[in-house]
Amino acid sequence: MMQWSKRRQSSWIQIAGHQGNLLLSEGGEVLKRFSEVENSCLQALMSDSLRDFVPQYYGHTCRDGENYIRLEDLLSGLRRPVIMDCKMGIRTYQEEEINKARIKPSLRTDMYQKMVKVDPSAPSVEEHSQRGVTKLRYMQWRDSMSSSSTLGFRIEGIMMENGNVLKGFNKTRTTNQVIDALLCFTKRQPHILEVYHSRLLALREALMESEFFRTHEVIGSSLLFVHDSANKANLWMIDFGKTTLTPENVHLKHDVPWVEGSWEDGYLIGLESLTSLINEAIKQARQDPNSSNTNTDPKDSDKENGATQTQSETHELTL
Ligand SMILES: Nc1ncnc2c1ncn2[C@@H]1O[C@H](COP(=O)(O)OP(=O)(O)OP(=O)(O)O)[C@@H](O)[C@H]1O
Ligand SMILES: O=P(O)(O)O[C@@H]1[C@H](O)[C@H](O)[C@@H](OP(=O)(O)O)[C@H](OP(=O)(O)O)[C@H]1O
Repeated sequence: MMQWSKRRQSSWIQIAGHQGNLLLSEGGEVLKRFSEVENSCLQALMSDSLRDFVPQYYGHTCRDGENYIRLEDLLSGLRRPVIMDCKMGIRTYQEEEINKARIKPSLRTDMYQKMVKVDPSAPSVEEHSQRGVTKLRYMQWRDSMSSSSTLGFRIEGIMMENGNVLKGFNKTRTTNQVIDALLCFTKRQPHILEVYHSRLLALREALMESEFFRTHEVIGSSLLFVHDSANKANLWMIDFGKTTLTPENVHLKHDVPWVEGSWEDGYLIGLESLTSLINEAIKQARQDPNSSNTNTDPKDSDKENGATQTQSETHELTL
């Protein structure tokens, strides 16, 4: 038990999102930097039909002068977990970002640099000369370069069981690229893919019944897929930092394209795409379990997807 606990702590990792936003805590909990918006969502979700698809919420706490939300550690008890973070929705920015860009456009040099790194020809002549882009421009470009705009979700990062992290699926956009990534993530194991498939179907049912989903615009939220060497597999909804209550007169469908002012997030478009691509991956895995077309070596898959790979860092996260 001692050894297990030691190993698990060093294999805990945050594969996406703002680095340093999450800390591993004791007692099977993680702490996430406090946000009023996310805290309210989690509170509401604890009595919603989506509860089983959300990490357990234990309230909030203060450590070293910082406020944190206390959440169930979804990696707790897993042996060499394999993780994938998929950001859901056809857009990952809130409508208020549009107003900010119109009323008070401020240029982001960091975002310009991230853009140039992926595609030096992406910024316009003006943006090159300013060496900056607005956040709206960057987020829209990110959504259109990846599969967000077309498929309604994108892969943010994957950690393989050896701790290698694949990041930067910025250009993973076509269905074939996504299926390859899914086959790589699951090492073509049909039974793992099947568990994910049935969980996605169950999630859809829970969403249909959910009061929370009916009344919230869900932006930038992820599905965290996790399986381990003991063949446990599950997925959860995480990250509600940009999920907001809609006005009473707004009735979201979640499965239609967004137009400005509609609040639509396209969450169900993403869920539908993911479900059907996992179904396709199951077919391919069953037909050809040892295919050499799909790279199970993250280094090769890395090249194909344009993703970057980093060795998992061992964070000293226990507070
Ligand atoms: N409850 C949890 N248990 C285990 N790992 C988690 C949990 N919540 C988040 N993580 C890890 O942390 C990562 C980032 O989480 P999250 O998306 O909530 O952070 P964020 O900083 O709000 O992200 P963003 O920058 O996209 O808004 C996830 O990809 C996952 O690896
Ligand atoms: O994934 P990338 O390409 O690194 O881009 C980041 C990503 O879109 C985050 O969702 C966003 O934070 P929010 O969701 O909180 O807006 C962040 O904005 P930020 O730099 O303003 O935090 C972006 O930099």
